[in-house]
Amino acid sequence: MSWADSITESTTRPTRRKYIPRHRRNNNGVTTTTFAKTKTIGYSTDSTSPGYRFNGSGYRELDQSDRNRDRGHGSSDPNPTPNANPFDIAEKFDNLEVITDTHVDGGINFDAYEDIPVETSGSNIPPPVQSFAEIDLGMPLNENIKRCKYVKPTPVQRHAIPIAVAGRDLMACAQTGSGKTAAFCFPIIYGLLNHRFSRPVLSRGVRIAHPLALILSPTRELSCQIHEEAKKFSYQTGVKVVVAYGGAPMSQQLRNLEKGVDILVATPGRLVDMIERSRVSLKKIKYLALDEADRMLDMGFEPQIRKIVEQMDMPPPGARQTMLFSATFPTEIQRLASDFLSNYIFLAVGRVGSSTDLIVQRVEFVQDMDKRDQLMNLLHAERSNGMPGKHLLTLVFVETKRGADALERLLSMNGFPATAIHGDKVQREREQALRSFKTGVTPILVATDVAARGLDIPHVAHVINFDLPKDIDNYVHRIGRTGRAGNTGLATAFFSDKNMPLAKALVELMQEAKQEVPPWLSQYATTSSYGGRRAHRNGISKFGGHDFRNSAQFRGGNYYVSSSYTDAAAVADMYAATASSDDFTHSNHVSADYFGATRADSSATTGSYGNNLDHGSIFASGWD
Ligand SMILES: Nc1ncnc2c1ncn2[C@@H]1O[C@H](COP(=O)(O)OP(=O)(O)OP(=O)(O)O)[C@@H](O)[C@H]1O
Repeated sequence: MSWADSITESTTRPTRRKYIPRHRRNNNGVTTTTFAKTKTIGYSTDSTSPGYRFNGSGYRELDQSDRNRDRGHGSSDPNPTPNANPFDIAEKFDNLEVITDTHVDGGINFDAYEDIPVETSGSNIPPPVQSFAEIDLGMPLNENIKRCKYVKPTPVQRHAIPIAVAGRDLMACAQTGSGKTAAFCFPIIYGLLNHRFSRPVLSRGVRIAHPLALILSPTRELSCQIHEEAKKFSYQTGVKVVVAYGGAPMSQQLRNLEKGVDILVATPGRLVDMIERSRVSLKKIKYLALDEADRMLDMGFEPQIRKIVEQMDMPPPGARQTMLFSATFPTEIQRLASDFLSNYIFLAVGRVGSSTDLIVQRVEFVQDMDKRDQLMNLLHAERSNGMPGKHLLTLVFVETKRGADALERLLSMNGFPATAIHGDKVQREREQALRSFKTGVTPILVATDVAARGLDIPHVAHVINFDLPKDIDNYVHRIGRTGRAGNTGLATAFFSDKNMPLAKALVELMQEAKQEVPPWLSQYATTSSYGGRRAHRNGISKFGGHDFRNSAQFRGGNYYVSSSYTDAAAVADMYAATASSDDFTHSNHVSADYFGATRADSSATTGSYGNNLDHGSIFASGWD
C-alpha cells in the first residue's frame, strides 16, 4: 500500500487563514484589521477618460462605437460588467484581514539580472531598446503600460518587442517569470491599432468570427490568465480580446465571439471544435503567438497544432507574423517549430531552459516512505522560523492525482490549510482551489503538472517538489512558479533512488544557476548515464542553449549571432519602481481545467507512483 492510500478519508479542516495583499498592509509592525470593500486601488480608473485609437495619421479619441466594443466583451463571465475595468481588482481582496509585515516584500534581488547573456541570431536583427518610450507603442498602449506600473521593459521585452514590432517572426526563450506575456501581447495590440477592427461575417444565418490575432496556450487556466493580461493591455484601445477553452460551456464563448474579436486567446482543442463548427475562421489571422511553444509542439500535441496552423484557413508563414515563446526550447522542438516560421529571429535571454538565479534551489535525499515526515518537518520549521504574520504561499508538486488528494488531506489534518489541483477535479473545484490558494485562504497548494507552466501567482515563496518530475524542463517550469518578476524564491526537491535518471541534468542546471550542489547528488550524476530529457534530446550532456540553426548542418546561412548583456542598473530601476505594484498585474480570474490528457489515464489509482499521472504530455489523447 502506498502512503497515499494509508491516509484516512476523514479530515477536519482547521480554521481558514487569510492572506493580506501588500498594498493593504501598513508598515508599522504586525497588526490585524478588517477592511471594507473599496472600489478602486492605487490609481485613477476613471471610465470616463476618453481612450484613443490610431486612425492612420495619429490617435483619435474613441467614439461610442469603439467603447461599446469594450463593454465586457470577451470576458468568460457569462454576465460581464458593462465597461468593466480590467485594472479594478478590488473584489479580489474583499473581506480579507490585514496582516502587516514590513519584511514580506524585501526579497528583490537586482544582482540576479547582472550579466545575463542574451543571444540573438538571424538576419537584420532590430536593435534592443532601453525603455518603452523608445519603441513608441502609441498613447493608448503606453497609458496601459503605466497603469500596470511597468516602468521599464524586462530583458526579454527589450529585445523581443522591437523585433516583433518590426514585423519579424520570432522564436524567443527567456526564463520563467521574466515578462514574456507582455513581450508578445504589446506588439500584437500595437499592430492591431493600425488595422481595421474585425467584424464577424454572416454566412447562412451564422456569424463566423474572424480574429486578426490568435494566441494559443496549452492549458485552460493559462489561457484565462493571458486573456486577463491582454484585456488590461488593450483597455480603452478598442481592441477586443476573447477567450475560448474547453471545460466551459461553448455557448457563452460563441456569443462573445459573435460580438467581434480581434485577439482570440484559445486552447487548441476548443479552437479546433469551433473551427469545425464553422464558428471561427482563421483566414484573417495576421498574428499568431504560441505561448509555452515547446509544450504545444511536444509529442502528442504537434498534430493538433499542425492542424490549426497548416490545415485550416490560416495564412501561411510570411503572410502572417508568428511568435513562439517559452522558457525551455529543446533542439528537436526548435526544428519542428521552424516549419511555422519565416526568416525568423532566435532570441535567448539567459541560457535556453536555464532557471533563474532568483530561485534558491535545494535538493534533499529522501526515500519515498519518509517524504511525508520530511514535508511536515519542513513546514513546521518554516512556521517556527518564519516571521509572525508572514503569509507566503507554498506550492507542492506531486506526481499523481491520487497523491495530490492524499497529501492535501494529510496537511489539512496536521494544521496546514491546503487545497489540491489536478486533472480529476471538475472545473469548479479547480477554479475554487486556485482562488483559495491565490487569496491565501489555503496557503498551500498541492498540484500535479497542471499547475507547472505559465501560472503567475503572486507571493508563491516556496515550491516543493515532493515528487520530482522525470523531465528537467518540467522541473524548470515548476520551480519557476516562484522567483518571478525580480522576487526571490525557494525551491526544495525531495530526491529518491527513483530520480537517478534526472541527477545529471539537475546538477548541470543547478551549477549553471550557481546553486550549491550536494556532494551525494554530484556522485549520482557521475554514475548516471542518462542526463534527463534535455541532454537526451540533444545527445550531449551540456544543455543546448542555442539557436538550432547554428548547428553544423545549418551553418553558412545568411543569419548571424550576436551576444549582449543587459543593463543591470536599468532592470534594477524597473523592479524598484514596480516593487509594490504586482497586485495590479495579476489576473483575478484563474480557473482550472487541463486538456484531455489529464483525464486519459485517470482510471488508474495506484497511489503516489502509480499510473494516475497528471502531466498532460505524451499520454495525451486530446486537448481542451
Ligand atoms: N516590464 C515589466 N515591469 C514590471 N513587471 C513586469 C514587467 N513585465 C512583466 N511584469 C510582471 O512580471 C510577472 C511575470 O510575467 P509573465 O507571467 O509574463 O512571465 P513569463 O516569462 O511568461 O513566465 P512563465 O515562463 O512562467 O510563463 C507578471 O506579474 C508581470 O505582470
